[in-house]
Amino acid sequence: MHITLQKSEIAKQCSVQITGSKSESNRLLLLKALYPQFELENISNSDDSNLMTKALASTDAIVDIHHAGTAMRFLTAFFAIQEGREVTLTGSKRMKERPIQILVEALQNLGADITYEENFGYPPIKIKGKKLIKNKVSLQANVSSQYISALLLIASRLENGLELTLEGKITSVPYINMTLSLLSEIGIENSFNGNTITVNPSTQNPRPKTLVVESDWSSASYYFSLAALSSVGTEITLSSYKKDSLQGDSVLVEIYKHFGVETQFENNTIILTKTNKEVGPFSFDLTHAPDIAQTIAVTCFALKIPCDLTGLHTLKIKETDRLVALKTEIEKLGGQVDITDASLHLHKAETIKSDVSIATYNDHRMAMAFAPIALKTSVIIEDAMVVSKSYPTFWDDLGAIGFKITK
Ligand SMILES: O=C(O)C1=C[C@@H](OP(=O)(O)O)[C@@H](O)[C@H](O)C1
Ligand SMILES: C=C(OP(=O)(O)O)C(=O)O
Repeated sequence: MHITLQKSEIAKQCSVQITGSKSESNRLLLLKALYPQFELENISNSDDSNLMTKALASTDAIVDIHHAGTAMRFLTAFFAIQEGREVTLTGSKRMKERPIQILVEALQNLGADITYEENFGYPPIKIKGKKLIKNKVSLQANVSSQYISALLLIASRLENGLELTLEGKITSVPYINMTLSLLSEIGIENSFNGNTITVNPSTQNPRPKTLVVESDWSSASYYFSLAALSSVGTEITLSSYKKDSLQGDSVLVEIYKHFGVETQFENNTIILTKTNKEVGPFSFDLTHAPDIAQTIAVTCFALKIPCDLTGLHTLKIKETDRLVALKTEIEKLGGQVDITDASLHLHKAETIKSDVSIATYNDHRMAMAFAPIALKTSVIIEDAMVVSKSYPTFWDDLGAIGFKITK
């Protein structure tokens, strides 16, 4: 379904409740499957987390996780240690193009039985669950941190725990730290020193506890963008957030100061206020927060400022090649973008074309990142329901704060 966003204004003061973090939820759902004594609150209502829940409970021979990359990687590790269980883990056409060899090889080195069903190095994979005895493995750390988190999540259930050596430059580090923090929260001892991560085996069962998921900071990014493009004095309140977040995308607070958005933490909310600060060219290394690259690029385009984003080497293996998708769609709107394998340079925009139809490439973040353009001019978003991958109520929430949306 394509939707048209007519040129809109958002309410001068508005508030939105955002669903739980997809990343935290997917980790905690897996941990709950390993340690059922935990209760979870504010779990994400995203498609990806729903798929994760279903897959963990499934007894089918084939588990299809559609577009959910994190779920694909975490479940590969999970099924590898389900003794006696045999499962084929598969996904969408795009999932079959998202590499998994680094994780599969690490698991195989630990003794796992995993084979490729179609193309070597890619899903679908057949996993025959086994008890894993070995506890030392090394893997390449510059392609996706999800491989590392996947191993860490099952580590305490391995006979001898895990000692992981990370090779090369480590990417998306806050996601690794999030995994380790959640392990600590449930009483699983671990350490991360230099390029070595150690997780102890769980000798006694962790004590029951309720774990509350913080709302999703990547989803919040679209409101930071709206705040940046709105009139001075606009205030957007988002809940439920905390200052000491586990989510690396909370770096948005620092980044959006540059675009005149000040953030206050009050009780369990954040209040974004647009100030009269003058904005200029922007540059940032997003190695540790890749999911907000699209949001920032579109904010800069709409503010008509140039930007240089680096550390984008993981973008080409996400839901789509996000570098190519950004270039193509921003250029349709009249912008000019240069990309390499790991960076994006946006030239200062002269105009923003109206009524352009933005393709979303099965990528929720393409749809959501381009929505704030509607504060400048009318825009069409193709296949708008792709947002459900992480944020199913996105369009309803934008409608409630003043967006004029027609189907
Ligand atoms: O562990 C996670 O929850 C995630 C890690 C990141 O992936 P990469 O490490 O592949 O960059 C991020 O892009 C993804 O959306 C979620
Ligand atoms: C990259 C993402 O998700 P995944 O890798 O889990 O598909 C994302 O949500 O931006």
